[in-house]
Amino acid sequence: MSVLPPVRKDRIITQLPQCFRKDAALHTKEDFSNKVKTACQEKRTGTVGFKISKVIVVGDLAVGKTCLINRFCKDVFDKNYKATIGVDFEMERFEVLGVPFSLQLWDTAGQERFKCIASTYYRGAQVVIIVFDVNDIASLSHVRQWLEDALRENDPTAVQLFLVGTKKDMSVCPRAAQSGRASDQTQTSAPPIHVSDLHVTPAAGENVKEFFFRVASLAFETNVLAELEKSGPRQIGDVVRINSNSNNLYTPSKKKQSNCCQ
Ligand SMILES: Nc1nc2c(ncn2[C@@H]2O[C@H](COP(=O)(O)OP(=O)(O)OP(=O)(O)O)[C@@H](O)[C@H]2O)c(=O)[nH]1
Repeated sequence: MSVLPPVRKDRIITQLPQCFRKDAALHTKEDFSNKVKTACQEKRTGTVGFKISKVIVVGDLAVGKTCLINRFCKDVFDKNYKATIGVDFEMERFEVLGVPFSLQLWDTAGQERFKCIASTYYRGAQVVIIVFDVNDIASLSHVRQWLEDALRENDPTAVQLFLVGTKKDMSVCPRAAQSGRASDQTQTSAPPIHVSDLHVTPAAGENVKEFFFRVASLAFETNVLAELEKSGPRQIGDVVRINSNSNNLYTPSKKKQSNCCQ
């Protein structure tokens, strides 16, 4: 039996990290929903604590996908380019609002010749992160294609999308690098796309941790909400009363319903 590694102290999330720019992101949630916070406090998160959410990281070759993941998972940066062949993955364990939660981060190949191997691993993703290089307009214009490829293998209404611009340190036009507007063209009608959620610099580690914390938090929230939906419409504040004589379980809301029928 394999045992999961313990959650590291620097992977504990107690608040929802903010998006990069509100005017550049479709998903601008500022806090965990009360429903989720209460469920976590009352330990009603079902199987979420045992779940591993799959995250795929896609984008053109050499935009910095591997560096982004390695900066977060291993806190290293390699300035030499080594193409990813097919795929690679890392596991990251978090604790969100006191509940363990894991992400499996899939680093995929951007090179055309390895793309067909990589795309076989797209299926089952809860999160898709599309990466572009802020200094390379072509890598941004290819985002739509990456999006289509990733969504073809997944349920577009269920997937959470993030768009990340990398190599901010190399930007010759700081204003362009800071503006999320350039990436508006990646908007689609189906799922909520996080329009240029972040500009990161894996080389310096800038914004990298904040970005993955936001990814983990939003994926966690989605899982908890799904779990609550599965477990039924129990109202917060309902008191479960036990009639010790008859073994009957009933709640005040059920009682009210039966009164109405009388
Ligand atoms: N200056 C700078 N260089 C970066 C940054 N991030 C990545 N790089 C460089 O960009 C090159 C490509 O990075 P990778 O992470 O290997 O790119 P990739 O997207 O994984 O490439 P594929 O595996 O071919 O898809 C490497 O030489 C990195 O050192 C950054 O923030 N700043």
